[in-house]
Amino acid sequence: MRAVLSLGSNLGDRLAYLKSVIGFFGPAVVAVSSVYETKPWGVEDQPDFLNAVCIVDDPARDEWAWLRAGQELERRAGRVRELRWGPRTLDVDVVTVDGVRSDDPELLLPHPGTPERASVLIPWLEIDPAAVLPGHGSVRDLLAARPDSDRASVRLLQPFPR
Ligand SMILES: Nc1ncnc2c1ncn2[C@@H]1O[C@H](COP(=O)(O)OP(=O)(O)OP(=O)(O)O)[C@@H](O)[C@H]1O
Ligand SMILES: Nc1nc2c(c(=O)[nH]1)N=C(CO)CN2
Repeated sequence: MRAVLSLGSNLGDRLAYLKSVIGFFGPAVVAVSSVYETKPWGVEDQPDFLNAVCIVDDPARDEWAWLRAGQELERRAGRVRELRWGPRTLDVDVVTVDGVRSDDPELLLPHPGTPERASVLIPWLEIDPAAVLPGHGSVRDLLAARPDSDRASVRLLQPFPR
């Protein structure tokens, strides 16, 4: 199935952690956004994040397989879960998987934070200008509805290193 993944890191070698995801998924990677440096939302007293969004497609992976793969990569990044919305070496969120809707707390789809997160909407729009968040409309409209300060908290840093 085709998934949109959001990648984030604000501890250690942030770029290397993002690259580890793209390397791991290899030929399943359909598109990767640029790398953005973003002001932290949620818990604001923490280092800036690097964020990117990728689109992956693999007929052998369903939504649970994408979730587990992301968690395995977080584990390999030595991620320690402490604070909700706190600092982390690597965060892999499953934003959407095709049109799947899920209210299982282990796998909420689409990811409920997405409409409010310019750090996801901006990189996603970059790689898919026609993107739609199932149940919420176009990513373009969601982004337009955010305050200027949100959009300004997301800065294009560099192309994704391949
Ligand atoms: N779409 C999803 N993608 C990734 N994890 C999800 C999703 N839906 C639910 N979860 C669950 O969320 C938990 C991970 O939460 P995590 O610590 O990464 O939250 P967070 O990144 O701090 O906050 P947020 O989920 O708001 O981004 C996991 O137990 C996972 O099962
Ligand atoms: N800018 C930004 N802020 C965050 C992020 C993130 O990826 N980017 N992830 C968080 C953990 O859920 C908390 N805050």
